[in-house]
Parts: sequence; structure tokens; C-alpha cells
Amino acid sequence: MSDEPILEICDLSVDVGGQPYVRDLSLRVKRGQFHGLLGPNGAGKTTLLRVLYRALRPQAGEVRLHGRAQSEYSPIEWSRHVGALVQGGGLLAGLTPADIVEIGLTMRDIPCEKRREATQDALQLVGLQDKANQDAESLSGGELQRCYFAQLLACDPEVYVLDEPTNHLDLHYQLRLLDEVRRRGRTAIVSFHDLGLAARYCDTVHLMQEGRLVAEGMPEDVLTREVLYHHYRVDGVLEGHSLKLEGPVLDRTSPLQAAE
Ligand SMILES: Nc1ncnc2c1ncn2[C@@H]1O[C@H](COP(=O)(O)OP(=O)(O)OP(=O)(O)O)[C@@H](O)[C@H]1O
Repeated sequence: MSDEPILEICDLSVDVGGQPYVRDLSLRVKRGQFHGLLGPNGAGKTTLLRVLYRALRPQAGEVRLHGRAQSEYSPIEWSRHVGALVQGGGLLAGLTPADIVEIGLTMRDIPCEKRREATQDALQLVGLQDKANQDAESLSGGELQRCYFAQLLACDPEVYVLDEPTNHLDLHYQLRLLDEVRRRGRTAIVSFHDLGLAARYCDTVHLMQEGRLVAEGMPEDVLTREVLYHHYRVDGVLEGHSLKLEGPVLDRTSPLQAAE
């Protein structure tokens, strides 16, 4: 596997409403690897991911894909390389799961005759084949998340940008859908709150705090007891893919004691 990054984030700063929410952040995403974006609420993970799928423009710095600046790609060209699963989703009025998947394929110029089959395959992958033609507004939260996942899997971009992809998903689908992205050998940059899942899937994790990158490396090297204590305010240790709590949850005023 080449060591060259497929995606590079260089000295990025992002303001929202005049406030700096990402500061001087640089990060290299390697081809075919799973990169986890970690950090407490408000750390800036979504803000950073929004730049990657072009929903936000940075105030400084740039994102490069295959060595070419994001600004040199047209939005359509960019979306053919970088696909996103975002928090919240879009308007559903009158749409079915099959429509939602097909809309993604249309945006990517997939020929009409291939769209139907690709849609069916993707809905099958996420276990929604029996609800393909139902009103999407009637889906449960998890079913809707699986529907958007199907849209992305059908398009199968070179880089998957996943913002809290396991939101609403039961354990079976959390594992099944992340396994599917891994099985495809695609590059992924994924925000996680579940540190066990991050440890299971990520080759590299990047820990954010207050808009800055504060640590990065292999999950077991980054997610030490000290890091959990300082950045998540929990006293725990990562054992394999599980987080084992050693003591009570800490509040903001708890004195930080040395981890044993
Ligand atoms: N449109 C906006 N207007 C004002 N503030 C915003 C806006 N979008 C984000 N922010 C602020 O930017 C900060 C970073 O938010 P962001 O959603 O990137 O964090 P996050 O790490 O993804 O958090 P979470 O884990 O809670 O999803 C937060 O303090 C948030 O309130």
C-alpha cells in the first residue's frame, strides 16, 4: 500500500458565525485506510467533515485530493470522488427509499439501465429491500440512516466521509455497514463517539479538542487512560475493542489525578 496520502488537510481554519471552530488543522488520510475523528461534543468534528464534503468553505488552508486542491475540482467532480453520510439527512416529502438511492446515482451520471439494479443491490445490503417503495417518512430513525447508507454504498465513492454513521443503528447494522465499507477497501474518514467501534475499525484515529488536533496514531496508542481522563472526563481503559470504566464519570470540576 502506498504511503502517499489520498487526501490531505493542510493548515485548515474554519469559522462559523465569526467563531473559530477549526484551528490550523493538518491531517493526512492514507489510501484504503479507516481514519477516525474523535473528540468530545463541540470539538469541531462535524465542522471539519463539512469542509470535506464542501458544505463549508475554510477561512484558511486547503484540502487536497490526489495532490490537487479542492477548489480546482467542480462540485460534481468532487462528489464523484468524495461521498458523505451526513447528520440529519434531507427532505423526504413523497420520496421512497428507492428514490433516495436513485437520486444519488443520478447525480453521479450512472446510466439509467444500471441504476435500478444498483438501487436494489444497495437496499438489499442495508436490509431495506422490502421497504424499497414505501414512503420514506414512515421509516424509523435507524431505517432512514440505513437508507442514506444505501445511497452512499450505491455510489461507492473513492473516499467515504461518515459523520457519526452509527447514529440510530442497532448493533447488527453498526457492524454490518462499517464491515461493508471496510470490505470494499475504500478510504474512510469517520467521526465516532463509540470508542470501542473506533478501536475496532480505525487504522488511525485523530483526536480533536476545541477545534485543534491534539493527538493522532493507532487507537490503542491514542486512547490511553490519561487521554480518556483529560479529553472525555471518564476514568476508563480500552481493552481490545471495549471501553472498561474504572470509576465514576467525572464532572468538570473533578481534579485530574494521575492515572495508575
Ligand atoms: N451553524 C453554526 N452556528 C453557530 N455555531 C456552530 C454552527 N455549527 C457549529 N457550530 C459550533 O461549532 C462547534 C463545533 O461544532 P461541531 O458540530 O463541529 O462539533 P462536533 O465535534 O461534531 O460535536 P458533536 O460531537 O456534538 O457532534 C460547536 O461549539 C457548535 O456549537
